[in-house]
Amino acid sequence: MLVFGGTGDLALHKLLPALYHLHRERRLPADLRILALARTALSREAYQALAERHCRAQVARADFVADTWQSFAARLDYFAMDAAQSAEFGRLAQRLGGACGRGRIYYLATAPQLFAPIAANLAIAGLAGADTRIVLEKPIGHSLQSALAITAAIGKVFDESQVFRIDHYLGKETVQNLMALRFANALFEPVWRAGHIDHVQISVLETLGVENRGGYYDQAGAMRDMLQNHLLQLLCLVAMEAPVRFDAEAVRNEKVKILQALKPLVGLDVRDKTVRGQYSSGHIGGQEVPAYYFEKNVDNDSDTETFVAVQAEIDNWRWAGVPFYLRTGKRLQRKCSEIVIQFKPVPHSLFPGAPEHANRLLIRLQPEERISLQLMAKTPGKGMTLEPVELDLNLATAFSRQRRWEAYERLLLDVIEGDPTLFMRKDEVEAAWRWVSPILEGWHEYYQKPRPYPAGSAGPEQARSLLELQGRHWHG
Ligand SMILES: NC(=O)C1=CN([C@@H]2O[C@H](COP(=O)(O)OP(=O)(O)OC[C@H]3O[C@@H](n4cnc5c(N)ncnc54)[C@H](OP(=O)(O)O)[C@@H]3O)[C@@H](O)[C@H]2O)C=CC1
Ligand SMILES: O=C1O[C@H](COP(=O)(O)O)[C@@H](O)[C@H](O)[C@H]1O
Repeated sequence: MLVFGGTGDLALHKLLPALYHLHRERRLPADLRILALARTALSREAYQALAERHCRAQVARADFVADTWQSFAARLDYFAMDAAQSAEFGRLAQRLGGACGRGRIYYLATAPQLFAPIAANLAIAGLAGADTRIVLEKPIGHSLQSALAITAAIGKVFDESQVFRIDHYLGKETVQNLMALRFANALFEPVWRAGHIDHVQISVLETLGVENRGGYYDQAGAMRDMLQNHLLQLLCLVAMEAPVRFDAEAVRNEKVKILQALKPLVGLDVRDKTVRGQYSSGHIGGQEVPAYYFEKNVDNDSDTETFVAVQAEIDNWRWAGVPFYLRTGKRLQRKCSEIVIQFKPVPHSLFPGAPEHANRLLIRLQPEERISLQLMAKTPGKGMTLEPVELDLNLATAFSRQRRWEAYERLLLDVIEGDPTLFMRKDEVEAAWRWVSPILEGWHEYYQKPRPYPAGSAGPEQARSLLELQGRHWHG
């Protein structure tokens, strides 16, 4: 496995710890070697030391065992090269010693601008054989045009079956559990539609800022970094029809239909149905947090959004008229990713004076993994006093004997085993960009500046009004 961007944040914080866990549990092929690549000049030993420092910090203390690390480090090597330079790939081919490359994986943990040149240069150097695989990190491109250009450039070198476009949200246990909940239980299907569902909320709220990724983030913003990929993938899993089989083609066929059915947001919709925000200074957990534009490598004048909320609709029979409210942001008051399915109230109330609480299904992805259904129940004693209660399934408790896998562990193993079910197909990426692009253009056209919100708050006021004007509230 060649990891381009081997010294980057993603490789050191997520990929190597995930590979270490898989190694520790003897799930990696015995002959798997990992070659990290980046421009920085480092010896093999220096890279191993860098990797060790990061893995120690990321992996639970009990899981980090010196001997296990040594045997993992024996798989690790480093090669310094500039992946933007064609000539360097000749050196790389030499370094690989003409090995046939069967089962070789190219993991592109770099900025998307490098995807096309790396693919082309691998081909020129004779390193892109039919038995190789290429993994692309999100976001794929910066716009619809650049995404299409990347797809075309990758397609010239690799067949679609060799391409694994990663979205780590699809590797999260609870996200996969959403499919189990919907398609392995007969209970929900009859009510999973416009007739019974009032609206859906998908929230991915972070307390984290941009850390040392300011240079990348300031060019991307919350829409490209999170909503175009992670949140739209979650929306697909909530809204898609049952696939005919649980395999890559069937699942992805259904997801892409949802993305293609998203009602375009154009003209005044962009003003009325989207909210951009940017955090100003504030406090999180008692710590003072500076405004976004003071972050390292962020423009002092930046109008990049660190928060976005959107009201989406799906133009099909199942979902006609049901709003899907999506929101994500950085430096908010709490970390929480969840999906809320808000059902409609009962058509006629038998119990006068009872509070109007319609059923609500909550699927919490993090920090804890749980699924809970809010039902109305009678309180003990005389009379009929009703209160909402939770039917709660805590997945960590239900499966307490099994270690919870990190998303990247599952996805890396799928790449190694060649299973693309949890990866995005090119038409999904294209359809997601086709829906997002007019919003980005609308913001630009109408000079829709981000609304300030204090770090540590719930986001800009306007996100609250987006729902309140329709008589609804964000959960939590
Ligand atoms: N960080 C995260 O949590 C996540 C990141 N991603 C995506 O993964 C990708 C990488 O992100 P991240 O790790 O944060 O980015 P970083 O900026 O931390 O890392 C970029 C890496 O690319 C290397 N690099 C840059 N230019 C070249 C070049 N010309 N030739 C060879 N190597 C080069 C850098 O090393 P050097 O400077 O030494 O060359 C470094 O190793 C991005 O597309 C990002 O969107 C996706 C999900 C989560
Ligand atoms: O892809 C990304 O995801 C992380 C959030 O991931 P999570 O698994 O911690 O929820 C986000 O912080 C980052 O900006 C983005 O690039």
